[in-house]
Amino acid sequence: DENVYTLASVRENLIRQEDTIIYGLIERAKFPSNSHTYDDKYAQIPGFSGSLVEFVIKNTEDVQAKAGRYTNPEENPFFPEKLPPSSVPSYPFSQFLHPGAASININKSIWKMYLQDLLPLLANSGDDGNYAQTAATDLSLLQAISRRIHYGKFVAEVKFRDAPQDYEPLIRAKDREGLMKLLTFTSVEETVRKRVEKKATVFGQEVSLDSDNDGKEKSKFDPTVASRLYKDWVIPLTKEVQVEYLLRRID
Ligand SMILES: O=C(O)C(=O)C[C@]1(C(=O)O)C=C[C@@H](O)C=C1
Repeated sequence: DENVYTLASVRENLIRQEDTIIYGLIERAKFPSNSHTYDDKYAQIPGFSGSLVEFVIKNTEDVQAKAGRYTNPEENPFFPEKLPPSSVPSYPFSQFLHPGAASININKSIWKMYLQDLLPLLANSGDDGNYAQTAATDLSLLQAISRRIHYGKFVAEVKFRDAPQDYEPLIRAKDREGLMKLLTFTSVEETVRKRVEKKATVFGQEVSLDSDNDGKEKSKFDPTVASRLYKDWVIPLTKEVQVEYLLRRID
């Protein structure tokens, strides 16, 4: 139903996705860095070249593709090459987005940011041997971050429909900077960052039945990592998706 997409409803959706991302951060922070998980030379899986995390993600995406996951326009695979088609009956997902949306997938940038920037902030250094479990938490966190960032397609479509007269000239002129400026709401970004840090503090708390200790015990992870993730990567990449989407919007 196309009527469900309004600026208020897509923002509500983004707010709900914060919870998923923060729980994903908490789950990954439970494990130490476990660097073997990411080491191309460590795994030595017959018939597969790459790291253990790539092995888990590629194969999980294969199964989920067959089960229909990527027929939903909100989902974008990390390894789209040679992904099998869905084997299940199709569901009539909303055709709200412009068809150009399908060609936007910035998971390569998300993957790079995750390994190079986020993991070193999130995981304490160490090795406990739980590489498969670590890769499973990486996968669900990566999927949550990717879904949030690519949801920029829906945000951009709503903004375009609300003010085509403002967007069209900038799209025709391929004016990325102008588009970026028009789609930016600085005060909304500020609110998002503050709420994310607050949620991370609350969700990361140890819950105790002894009310004296409530909130005083060690947090499950550093809540500023969540706000940093949003400020430096999630919000900027969501905006990049919006610009990419808008540039294709009138083709
Ligand atoms: O809420 C919006 O309007 C969005 O485009 C989402 C978002 C975000 O990523 O949180 C991105 C750009 C805006 O400046 C504000 C917030």
